[in-house]
Amino acid sequence: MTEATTRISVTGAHGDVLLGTGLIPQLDTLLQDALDDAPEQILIIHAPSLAVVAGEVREQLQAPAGPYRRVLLAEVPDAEDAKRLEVAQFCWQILGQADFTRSDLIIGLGGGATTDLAGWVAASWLRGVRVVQIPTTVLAMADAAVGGKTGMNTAEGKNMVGAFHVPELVVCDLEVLDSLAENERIAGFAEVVKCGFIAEPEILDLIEENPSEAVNPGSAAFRRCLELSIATKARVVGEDPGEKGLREILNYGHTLGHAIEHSERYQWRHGAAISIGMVFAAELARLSGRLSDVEADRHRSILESLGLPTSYPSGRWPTLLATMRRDKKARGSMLRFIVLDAIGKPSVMQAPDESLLFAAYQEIAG
Ligand SMILES: NC(=O)c1ccc[n+]([C@@H]2O[C@H](COP(=O)([O-])OP(=O)(O)OC[C@H]3O[C@@H](n4cnc5c(N)ncnc54)[C@H](O)[C@@H]3O)[C@@H](O)[C@H]2O)c1
Ligand SMILES: O=C(O)C(=O)C[C@@H](O)[C@H](O)[C@H](O)COP(=O)(O)O
Ligand SMILES: [Zn+2]
Repeated sequence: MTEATTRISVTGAHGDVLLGTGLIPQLDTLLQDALDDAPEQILIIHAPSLAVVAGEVREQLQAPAGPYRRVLLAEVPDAEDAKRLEVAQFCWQILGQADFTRSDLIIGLGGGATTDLAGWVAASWLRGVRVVQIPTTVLAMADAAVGGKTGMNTAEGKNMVGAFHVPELVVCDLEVLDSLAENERIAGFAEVVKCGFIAEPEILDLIEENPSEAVNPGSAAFRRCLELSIATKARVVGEDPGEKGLREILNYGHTLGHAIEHSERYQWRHGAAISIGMVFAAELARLSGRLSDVEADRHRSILESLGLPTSYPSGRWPTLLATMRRDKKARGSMLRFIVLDAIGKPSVMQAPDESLLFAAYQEIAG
């Protein structure tokens, strides 16, 4: 681990989050430090784009004198195609055929879709085996790999099946972002912006100062934004791991965002969808007198300065409303939204009138 590595601890059973450079080449040592006992077998579940890195990790961990008897690879479909139950079944088959036991380890290597799948496979195999997450996108480092929420999509909606299953360790190696496409980097940054709005306005200031610098992984501003986001997530999930209350704030922008992803048959980037969802939530808050015009408009200007979308076709409203009724924050027929009473002050809006929802949608309808 280099001197510049940041270690963020999470209260409870959740392992530490490491952020720095040159971490993946030291994974063996990091695992030895983090795990109470060495697993005999490791399954690395990885996205196709991470095949080379997965091979290198396998080689590193499979040293003849090392403690691991076998390191297996499971290459899974890319992006949201990984979050299907058939893919989990494919992984379960590998685990079954390898006689994988409760003392063995799963590693998730990829973006948020891969870490969500790896987390779910680990949560469900033998009712729970250990998982270490190695996120390789901005989004997965800032959000998905931290906190233990796992999620698989079904025909009816986003993340409808899953469990809370915390990782033993999260390794965020910034060097792996070098190969990430610019659109992925920017879409993923939407979750960082989310943390800015719900908890850390310094993120918003840094973006406003210089948007392109903020999303440049080589810059100090980017690193600061990422650290603030991970620290926010770590604090929130440490306090409320099972989403009984506080953790719902991490769903800012997600009620409409998930409905958009569903409507787009999961072909949209998650970050792009929640970007629109945050503007919608800001309009809900503005129209109900919680947020000022300036605070609501700040959502649009910041997200647009990064090139993120902030509007969606007007004709889609009835379908989106129907899908939002399956949101996990809903209680019976009552819809619930995370909104802001001010920047950095999230709260819950319960059972808003349909006319208010429609009016807010009109503000974002393109
Ligand atoms: N569990 C949580 O708390 C949580 C939080 C936020 C988002 N999510 C989930 O995360 C998913 C989105 O994650 P994402 O935006 O990381 O998308 P993703 O996992 O689909 O990855 C995006 C694309 O980037 C590629 N990629 C990944 N790392 C790369 C690298 N280093 N170099 C080159 N290409 C690379 C992938 O192959 C994929 O094509 C959604 O399914 C969302 O629901 C979960
Ligand atoms: O960790 C959380 O809690 C979140 O809500 C983080 C979100 O960014 C993430 O997209 C999450 O997967 C959404 O969860 P869901 O419960 O609404 O499916
Ligand atoms: Zn999200």
